[in-house]
Amino acid sequence: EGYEEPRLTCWFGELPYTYARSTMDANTQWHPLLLTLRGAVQQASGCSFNSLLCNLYRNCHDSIGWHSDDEASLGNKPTIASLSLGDTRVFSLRKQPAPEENGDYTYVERIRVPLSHGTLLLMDEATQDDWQHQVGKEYHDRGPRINLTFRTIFPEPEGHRPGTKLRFTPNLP
Ligand SMILES: O=C(O)CCC(=O)C(=O)O
Ligand SMILES: [Fe+2]
Repeated sequence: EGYEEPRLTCWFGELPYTYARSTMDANTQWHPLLLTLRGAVQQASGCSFNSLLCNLYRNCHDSIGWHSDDEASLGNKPTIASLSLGDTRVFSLRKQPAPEENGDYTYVERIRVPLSHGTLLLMDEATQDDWQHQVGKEYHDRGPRINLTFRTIFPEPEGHRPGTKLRFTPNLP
């Protein structure tokens, strides 16, 4: 069940990770440089991480759409540390609308953060409950950017469908 993501990804961790429509197989072959970077990120954040999702945005056309990292395997209120390398891209956040907005994001609060080379962004507490984020396509040339998102993955309970979202969003009419 493959589908094209508009960016390249790879995964390191003892457990597989299922998100959106793809499953990343477990991969314990951490490159030594990535272990060094994990150490530095753990030092800087005071948190520990057992997994890493890497994204390569090749140029201005590569992107990641609006989402929250709220799969059950990340646990409640996950801390995710995101290290940016290479060209600057804009990281956008938009607040989840109140239920009476029926999924309409027109009037929600928005934040745009340019993530330049060497920037460490931490998402924690209720960030994934209250906000969505994306790195949108850009309309001027961008060089390659690598984003390393360090996470902690927990084993999913028996009989749990991989990739299950914690947030329950009813399909409103
Ligand atoms: O590239 C980024 O800064 C964000 C990546 C992201 O949101 C993710 O991998 O879940
Ligand atoms: Fe994300």
